[in-house]
Amino acid sequence: MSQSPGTLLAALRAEPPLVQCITNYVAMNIAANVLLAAGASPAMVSDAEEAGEFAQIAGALTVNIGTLSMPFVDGMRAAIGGAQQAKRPWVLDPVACQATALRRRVAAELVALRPTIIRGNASEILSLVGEASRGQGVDGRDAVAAAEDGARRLAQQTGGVVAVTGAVDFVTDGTRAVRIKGGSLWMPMNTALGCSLTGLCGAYAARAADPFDATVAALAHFAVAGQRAHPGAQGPGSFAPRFLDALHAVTPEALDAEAVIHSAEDVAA
Ligand SMILES: Nc1ncnc2c1ncn2[C@@H]1O[C@H](COP(=O)(O)OP(=O)(O)O)[C@@H](O)[C@H]1O
Ligand SMILES: Cc1ncsc1CCOP(=O)(O)O
Ligand SMILES: [Mg+2]
Repeated sequence: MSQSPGTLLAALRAEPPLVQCITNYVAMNIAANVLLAAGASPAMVSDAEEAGEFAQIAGALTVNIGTLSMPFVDGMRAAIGGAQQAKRPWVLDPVACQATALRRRVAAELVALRPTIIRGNASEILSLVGEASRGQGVDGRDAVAAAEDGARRLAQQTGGVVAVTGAVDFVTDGTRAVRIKGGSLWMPMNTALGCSLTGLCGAYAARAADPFDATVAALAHFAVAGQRAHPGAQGPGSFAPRFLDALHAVTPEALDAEAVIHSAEDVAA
């Protein structure tokens, strides 16, 4: 039986999960604040000497290639090994994986390690499945709908969950699929919100029986908080603090009441 976003938010807040985030320099502070506001306990731990050990005490691991360098890659390999040994969920954010040979190579290596969840924008997901991507650096330039079939194939290939985010988000495990509406136009103009959402997927995965439910809950939490923060904001700057406050203020009951989640099993967008 599936667990609703509100049920999972209540579980997360009752026992804040420790989430190990190997993320980029841009996202470190923003993602940590997002996780704290939502109700989780982030730790940015990436050095290869300790990352594997830390992954065994964390509830979940998230791996993000945003500011890629070889020391980061060594830390990712160690951490993923630790998470797999401890049977912890881990989440991949393939930031700008279409952009360079190094990113394509590292992203392919990480996908082959079968992440529990992959979360990216449409341009990144298209690149992961070998399709033409119009991504410009870290910014997605493709419609979510264009990446839905690829996301289904990718989920079947990894045995995990794939989330494609954008104006309307899409989540699939290769069999089930949903679309999630909400958010705000100011969200893509706030750097590292996608990276922060990847961290939140990890937080929910640490508390959920099913990574599909965890991913839907994390994306719904963002969608509801973004929608609530939008009306009082004049632009991306004033949106940011309102969004953090909204992540914190949303209750489990409100999350279930306000989340707009539709089945996408065989209906076009
Ligand atoms: N046009 C939009 N309208 C509403 N929400 C959006 C829009 N674009 C992105 N979002 C939201 O912003 C968050 C980050 O997604 P996205 O911008 O796709 O990630 P990334 O920053 O990795 O490219 C998600 O919660 C997504 O739903
Ligand atoms: C701007 C930038 N450059 C390298 S990583 C990064 C942050 C990307 O964050 P997001 O993918 O969440 O927009
Ligand atoms: Mg991103």
